[in-house]
Amino acid sequence: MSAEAPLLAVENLRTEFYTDKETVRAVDDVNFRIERGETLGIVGESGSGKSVTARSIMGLVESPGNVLPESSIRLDGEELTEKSESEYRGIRGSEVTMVFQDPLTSLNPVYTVGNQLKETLRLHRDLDGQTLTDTAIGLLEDVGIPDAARRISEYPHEFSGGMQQRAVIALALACDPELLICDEPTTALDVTIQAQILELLAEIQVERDIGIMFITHDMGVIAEVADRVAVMYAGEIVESAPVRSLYSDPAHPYTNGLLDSIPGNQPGGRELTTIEGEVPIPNGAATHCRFAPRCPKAFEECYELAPEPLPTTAGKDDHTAACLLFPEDMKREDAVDEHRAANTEGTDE
Ligand SMILES: Nc1ncnc2c1ncn2[C@@H]1O[C@H](COP(=O)(O)OP(=O)(O)OP(=O)(O)O)[C@@H](O)[C@H]1O
Ligand code: NI
Repeated sequence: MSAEAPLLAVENLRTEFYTDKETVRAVDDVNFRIERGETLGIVGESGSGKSVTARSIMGLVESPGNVLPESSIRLDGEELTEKSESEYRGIRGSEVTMVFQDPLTSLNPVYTVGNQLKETLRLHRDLDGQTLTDTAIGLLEDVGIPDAARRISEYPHEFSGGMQQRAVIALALACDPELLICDEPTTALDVTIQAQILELLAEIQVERDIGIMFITHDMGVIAEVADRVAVMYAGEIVESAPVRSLYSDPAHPYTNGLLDSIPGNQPGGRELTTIEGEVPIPNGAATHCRFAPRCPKAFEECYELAPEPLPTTAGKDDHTAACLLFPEDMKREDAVDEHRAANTEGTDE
């Protein structure tokens, strides 16, 4: 649609799950954008809402889950939340595709890799005959599978884990997507293979100018792939910044905790730390900072007021933190007042 529209704009995204005992606000008012050619890294511990965010964009939230009506997900300016299930099916696997941690969730064990690729190409590119086969081989070559002409007639189980994930990426590319969502695509792979896959994704992005949303719990991986980073905690984005600022000037105490838990990141032989405690299940409106009970810097107001994403220093709009300690160039009580004011302006009840 409009050339000005970002590739993906997610606004006020709220996704809830209804269980017998509670309503889980798995994604609770999340806002972000992804431009063409940009990789947004989404990082956070288990249970922070990363995968549910991805599933919400993909239209894959199933009962007892629900994307709340005030949520907006625009792809190329087009509102996705209003799409019917059949329209969504058309969008998935054409404009947006997803790569999961386990390649075997995307590969069918009873068909050869080549047949799966060809089927996808037939659907999306209207190719047939030798052109179809050649295009399929070309795609396998593009994702770095050696001896592609022979391997195309092999079954998924004949591929190693790394090669399977490459085949999944080839399948995703066969759809010619504008947005690729990767949910922990390298977590199951060993470090060398992981690095190769990350490099492959970077190459693909440059060649095709697609947007990538890359989900991981690993801060080290984020540093390799992301242009921007959104740090998620208990359903909320608690910090968002260009990757360089995030590492040079991490703001949120939660981000600092994640950085301290990267092996090898401890100056002076400090012990590898992990953040004590667990991510709480967000089962009510945010009336306070959800990280406060685990936060080494929490003070009284943190238990009384939900922080809003505000610039970490005045005017630095591309680096925000939802923490009452920021903007850091303000006196603490003034910063708290800023959050209180932002809070009443927002849609939060
Ligand atoms: N089908 C479901 N029913 C109920 N609750 C769910 C469902 N799916 C997800 N949740 C809840 O939503 C929250 C966010 O889960 P999500 O899978 O997005 O976390 P994540 O950040 O991707 O974690 P991980 O790193 O473990 O993949 C969790 O509290 C989870 O229990
Ligand atoms: Ni997940």
